[in-house]
Order: sequence, then structure tokens, then C-alpha cells
Amino acid sequence: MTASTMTLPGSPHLAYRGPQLFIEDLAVADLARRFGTPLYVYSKASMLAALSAYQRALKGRDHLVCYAVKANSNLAVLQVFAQAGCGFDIVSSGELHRVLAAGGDAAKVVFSGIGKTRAEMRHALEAGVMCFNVESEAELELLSDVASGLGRTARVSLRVNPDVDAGTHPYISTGLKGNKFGIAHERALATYRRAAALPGLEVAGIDCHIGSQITDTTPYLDALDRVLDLVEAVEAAGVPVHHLDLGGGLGITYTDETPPSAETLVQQLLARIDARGHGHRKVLFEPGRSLVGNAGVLVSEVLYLKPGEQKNFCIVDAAMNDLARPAMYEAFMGIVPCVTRDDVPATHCDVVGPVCESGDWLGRDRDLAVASGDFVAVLSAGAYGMSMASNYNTRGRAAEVLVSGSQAWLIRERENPAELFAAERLIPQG
Ligand SMILES: Cc1ncc(COP(=O)(O)O)c(C=O)c1O
Ligand SMILES: N[C@@H](CCCC[NH3+])C(=O)O
Repeated sequence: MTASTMTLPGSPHLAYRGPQLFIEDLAVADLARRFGTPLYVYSKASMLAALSAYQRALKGRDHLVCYAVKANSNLAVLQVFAQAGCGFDIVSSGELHRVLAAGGDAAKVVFSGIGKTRAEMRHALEAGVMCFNVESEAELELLSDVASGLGRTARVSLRVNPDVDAGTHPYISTGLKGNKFGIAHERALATYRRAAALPGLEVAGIDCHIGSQITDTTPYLDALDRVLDLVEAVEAAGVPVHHLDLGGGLGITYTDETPPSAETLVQQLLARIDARGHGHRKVLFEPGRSLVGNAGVLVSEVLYLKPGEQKNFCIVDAAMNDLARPAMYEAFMGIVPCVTRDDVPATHCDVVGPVCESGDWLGRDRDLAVASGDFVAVLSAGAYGMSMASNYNTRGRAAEVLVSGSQAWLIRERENPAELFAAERLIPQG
């Protein structure tokens, strides 16, 4: 990198070299011209660097990092993690199909989620997943029934709800009493006893996931203490608990957040585990956002600049159907030009998409020096971007590209809007 390199917050593999924004060794504007927009672009090096931060901190420990597939479920992304030895955290049969298609190992898969169906349980048992993270007593009973019917044993870990405030957006907080997730702390001991008694089940561990985009270690440590209290009570009742699954949730930098690094978080948690005499247990993590979030950008073309009396709008060709986070959580996502220019003045504007909703915005009150036809990059869009995309307004979903050094692979083709209704049927006439 040259002296004029300027790295963007949270994204070591994204930097300006002179006026051009580069991802690894490729100019983002060139990728936009080559593959069209809207376009998701991911850096492979960035994903691997994020993963190795967890792996470094866990070195020498019996551990498994299970990438949370929901954050970005593109097959090539899963392939990168599978090849790096990762396990996977899935929440549906569809995600299991993806993991297996990408070369992932079923024996390294944990199956989370509060609404697993009988068919999904059967699929996961037949594939041989490592563990089911069970979220209710009713689910436990059904899993026992399905496993016994198949003549198999389901390894289970109970997801407990520690009632800890992760200090994050209410829609992405999961570890509070009022959330739908996990088994209440007070019910957990009785549920472990039940799990140990039911046929077709084998207690393997304990699980906890308190929310997403967490920027402080304190809630993790509080949740861990509650989990370890439970493990002690459960083992005193004669039910061995082998692994501790501490979930995902570590935040990333979108703007000025300063989350702990994965190393810091893991080191603090391991220190507490050791201090409380649980150092012999296998430790699992389920990170999603922190592995892929800062690895990706959403590239979009500026269609029109629309000055207004109260507001100026920069209308781009990406919209809430491509990236739902701003519309859904009022989330801030950085937006930068792919080529900086000083021949046009910066406009104070809202960056909006073409979808027919006033909630269709990607950024509010931004200062951007761009003209129609320029490309902009929405930063930190690697997590919960494409995986939450829809066809609203019958818009085809974006293409995706994976970059490694100076190579770029098209890892998902752009959807053709003319083919989006292929599965629909007209009713017979007459
Ligand atoms: C059970 C479970 N594990 C892991 C994750 C991944 O979370 P994050 O992407 O915040 O790391 C989630 C999503 O919040 C989840 O619900
Ligand atoms: N979709 C959320 C994260 C959800 C985490 C899943 N439990 C986001 O974009 O921030």
C-alpha cells in the first residue's frame, strides 16, 4: 500500500489509494463496471483475518468456532470458512443444505432456533449434526420422539436465557426475560433433568446467546457467570455438561463503535472460565457479524441527484430490498464514493433507493461529493446484507463477488427480474 493509502474504519482490506477505493488489490469502481450494480463485494482476506482472531485466542483449548450462517449464507463464503476448519451455527434445514453443499462438516454443526420442525429435526439427525441447541421443553419432547423414531441419539445443549441486558437494539437483543429465546434460567435445571431422562437424547452442553452487535464484554461475563452457576447445579444433580457454547453477538465498527477485539473478548471469557474451575470444558462460539460484517461492501450507482426545499436526495440503484438494516433498525451504515472527486461540491443529502417506501433509505444527512453515474460503497455490509435481501417491488437481488488479492469471482449471479415469478401459476380460466 502506498503513502496515500487511507484505511476505512473497521475494514483493514478496504482503503483509498489516491482517489480510488480498493478492496484488497482491486478498485471497487472497476468491479462495479465489470459486474454491474447493485453489487455485494467481499474480501476473503478480511474474513480469514477475523476468523483467525478467534482461533488465535482459542489456541491450545478444546474449541470450535461455529460461523453463524444467517449473517451471510453465500455458498462461497461458507466454503471459505469450511476450508478454514470452521463449524457452523444453523437455524433451518435450508442453512444445513447450504453448509453441506459448500463442503461443511455436519459433525461440526450446531442447530439453533426456537421453531425447529419435525422435518428439520429429521434432516439434521440424518445428516449427523453435532448438537441441537434446544430452546424449550416442548422442543425437547419432540426431538426425543423424532430421534427415538429414527433409532438415533440427538446430542443436545439447552439454550438458557440468562436475563442479561446486552445493551443493543431491542430487535437484536435475545437474552432478556421478555425475549422469545432460550429456556428461562429458573426452568433450566428441571429441563436438564428431563433431557437426561428422555429416550433418544444425550446431554452434551449448555448454550447462551444474548444478542447481536454487542460492544462491551460486561454482558458476556455476566451471562457466563449465570451459565456456569447453572452448569454447577446441573452437574451436582448428576447430569454431566461437556461443552460451553457462548454464542455470537460481538459487534463491529459501523461508525465510531469501539467493540472489544475477538481476542480480548475470548481471553476475558476464558480467564473467567478458568478462574471458576471450568477450564477442562470444550468451548464453542457462534460468531456471525464479527466474521463477515466488515469484509463486505454494497456497491451502488448514483442514479439521480434530486435537490429539494427541505432535503436533498441522492437516489441510488440499491434499496431496502438489498440492504434492510437502515430501514429495519435505523442502523447507520457508512457510505463513501468509490472514486473521490473535487470537481463537484459535496451535497448534504439522504441516500435513498428506488423502492416505494419512505423508509427506503440507506443513509441520512450525509455529505457526498458525487454526480449521477458515480459509484458509492455502503460499508460494513458483509453481514445481514444479502442474507436479508428480498424481491420487494419485484427487484432482482444483487450479484455477489468474492475478492482475493487481485482475483475476483462472481459467487452469485444477479437475479433477472423477468424470471422472478417463474414459480407462480395463473389460475385456470373458464
Ligand atoms: C443463536 C445465535 N447464534 C449466533 C448468532 C450470530 O450473531 P452475530 O452475528 O451477532 O455474531 C445469532 C444472531 O444473533 C443467533 O441468534
Ligand atoms: N439482522 C440483525 C442481526 C440479527 C441477529 C440474528 N439473531 C442485524 O442486521 O443487525
